[in-house]
Amino acid sequence: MRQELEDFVAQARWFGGKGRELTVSGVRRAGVLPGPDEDMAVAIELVEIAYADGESELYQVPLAYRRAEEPRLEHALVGVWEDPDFGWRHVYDAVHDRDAMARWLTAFVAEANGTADHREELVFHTLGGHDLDVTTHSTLFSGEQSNSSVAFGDDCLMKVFRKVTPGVNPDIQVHDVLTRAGSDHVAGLYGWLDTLDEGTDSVIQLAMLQQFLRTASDGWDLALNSVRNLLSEADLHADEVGGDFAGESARLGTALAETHATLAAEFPVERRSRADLRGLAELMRSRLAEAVEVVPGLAPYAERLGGLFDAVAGLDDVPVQRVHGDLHLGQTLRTVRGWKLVDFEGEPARPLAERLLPDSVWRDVAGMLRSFDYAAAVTERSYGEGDLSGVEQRAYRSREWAQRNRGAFVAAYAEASGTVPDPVLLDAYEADKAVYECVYEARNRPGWVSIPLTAVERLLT
Ligand SMILES: Nc1ncnc2c1ncn2[C@@H]1O[C@H](COP(=O)(O)OP(=O)(O)O)[C@@H](O)[C@H]1O
Ligand SMILES: O=P(O)(O)O[C@H]1O[C@H](CO)[C@@H](O[C@H]2O[C@H](CO)[C@@H](O)[C@H](O)[C@H]2O)[C@H](O)[C@H]1O
Repeated sequence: MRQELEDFVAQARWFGGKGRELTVSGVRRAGVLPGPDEDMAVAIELVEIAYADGESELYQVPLAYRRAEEPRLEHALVGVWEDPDFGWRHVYDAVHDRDAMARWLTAFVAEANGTADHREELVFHTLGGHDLDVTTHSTLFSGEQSNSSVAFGDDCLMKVFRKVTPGVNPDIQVHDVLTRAGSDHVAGLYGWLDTLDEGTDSVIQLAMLQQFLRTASDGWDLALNSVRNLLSEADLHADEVGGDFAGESARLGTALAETHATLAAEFPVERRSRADLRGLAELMRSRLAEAVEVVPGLAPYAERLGGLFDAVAGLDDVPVQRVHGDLHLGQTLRTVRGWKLVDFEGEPARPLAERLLPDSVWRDVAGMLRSFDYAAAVTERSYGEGDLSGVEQRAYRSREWAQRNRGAFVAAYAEASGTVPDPVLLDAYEADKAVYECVYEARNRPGWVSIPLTAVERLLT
């Protein structure tokens, strides 16, 4: 079983430890979902991954233990083994299995109706205010995700968290607070699933159920379309083409400012002293030092980047509050009712304790600025190295697109929040994000490392 789980986890898109030498050092069953066990049992396994450097991480792996082989799930087969509770079973990745996913939904509905079979190990919570549709079928989202999301018809979306840590999950916590506060900029929270950590008795939050924004368009896709549109009109400027995105960028800036205002009203706001800011500069420096180990191409910039971070230590009294923490265009959805922000988990590679801490709003603004840069760069490179015709024009126009949209976004944010961006802080957060992205790309999309590396170079000139 361990070998099968090791092979399965190592190749999964959501696995954050790609490229590291690993072993499965433990498997604990968080619980079995309510439902008959005879032909199929659905168990939530917590798989401990130990790395060669001594670090370890815990991943959630829900498995459907089926008595009979299921040919339509061949692509999701994890293995065939004898389980101490269920006997010999064909074991499938449960998120692909509609019958298995129906058990989650049924358990949420039972909780909402007050008819739940309260098994101690798995604790379902619901918020009320929405009648879940139990007749729907599940569809697994494809795409580059750190977790697994499953839609139930048009009604709701369940996110199964993959890397789990004992303690509060920031995504559930922030959605809970913003939903109760009536925010217009998030999908409403419907419920969540908890279990208790064996060793510490602390909660482990396993899944989140929320409103499915069925008609929404992904901000990243919309931005790519806009750049593509511009690049196909070689003679026109960004403000002259039909697909101009600046109005949307401005509306995104306003949506972020309004979300920050609600977060500031609902969570504590603190001020960072000079000593704290020295700590922040040191943290950014240490992230840089670690990143240089993974991406040697950062080394020539390390000294000057360090200078950008040190400038933060010279600032006075910076307000900090709860923020998104990993904001980019892929975390924004355009609906008929305006922009929504998703995924308040923070950067997946950061320790949980750090992701729960208050931070400057400029971290989120910087994340979006990086993303406008990415959209321009990704579209430009999609023409391929062989296509040299118009290469200079495309480079010029895509920069123009990035600058126009970055400008529109920041201006609208500043106006809606009544603040003036601090260039020292904004540059440092942008550089810190680009450094993080270098590591993220090296581990997940090595062909893209040059995108944040180029941005680092540009930030320093
Ligand atoms: N409530 C929702 N309704 C519709 N689509 C959503 C919703 N929340 C997220 N998504 C889509 O699912 C994708 C992944 O969600 P996200 O929360 O970013 O997951 P992950 O933590 O795995 O990165 C997003 O890019 C977005 O397009
Ligand atoms: O959405 P996640 O929480 O999984 O965020 C991680 O993956 C993102 C990629 O999907 C990554 O974002 C980087 O690539 C985006 C384009 O794909 C780009 O728009 C972002 O600006 C860039 O940072 C994110 O950093 C990572 O944490």
